[in-house]
Amino acid sequence: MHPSGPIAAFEGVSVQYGSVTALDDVTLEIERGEIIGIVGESGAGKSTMLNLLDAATHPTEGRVVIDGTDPQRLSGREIRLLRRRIGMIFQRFNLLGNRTARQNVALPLKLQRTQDPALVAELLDYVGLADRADHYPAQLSGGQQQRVAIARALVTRPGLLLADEPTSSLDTRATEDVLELLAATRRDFGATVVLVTHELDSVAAIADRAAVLEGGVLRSVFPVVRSAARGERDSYLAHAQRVLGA
Ligand SMILES: Nc1ncnc2c1ncn2[C@@H]1O[C@H](COP(=O)(O)OP(=O)(O)OP(=O)(O)O)[C@@H](O)[C@H]1O
Repeated sequence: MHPSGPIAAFEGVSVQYGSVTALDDVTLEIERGEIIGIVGESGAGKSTMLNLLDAATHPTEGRVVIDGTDPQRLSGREIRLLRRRIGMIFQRFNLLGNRTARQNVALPLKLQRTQDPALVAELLDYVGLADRADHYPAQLSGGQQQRVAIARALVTRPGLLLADEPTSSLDTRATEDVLELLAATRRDFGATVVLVTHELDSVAAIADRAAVLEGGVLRSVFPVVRSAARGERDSYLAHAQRVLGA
């Protein structure tokens, strides 16, 4: 990716689906190397923003610039090349059920007609699943599946990692693991992370900035303040007591 300037920018972006305005004149720069949380209630336009960042859709009005280029000006082949530098993880993990963890992680390379078994093994080790490499998704917990999905997203060494509700199907402990891993991903791989979620706690845990969407309008963007409790890893009991006020 290019070394300077924002990694992505929304410039007066609106997206219209028939009579529904999914995004309304959104302007936002995403800085290289930051973790930014995009938060908002259901229907606020979060997924629409991610799809634009993945060059999967284009705005009705305005412009999205990804790593210095407007995908709308690229050919299909150029868009495919751009998308190789963008990793994505999903709420439901989206692993192939008939492939092992190792084969799932290797898949993006296979699609590019290359292979790198050492890198695949290294990434499975990085996400703490070296001993589960030959397990199928159904043999893994949700948190483990999401970690496989993160390894798969990292195998092409993306500069931009897009996370769409990555912890919404996970329990507290698995959520903490996945969030820690996303923070480590920024540190160890230099990736910019865009975390879309309705869970404010997740953003508070790892993001540098939060962008708040309401009804397709970007209401505010502000730095996230770390809470004192952050960084401590509760026992499940301590967590339950804290949340339930026992
Ligand atoms: N392909 C589409 N066709 C028609 N309307 C759509 C389409 N995609 C999204 N919308 C509408 O655009 C608005 C924003 O949707 P979006 O999925 O971006 O919200 P969201 O914040 O991600 O919501 P959720 O948290 O429920 O996923 C919603 O009103 C939605 O119904």
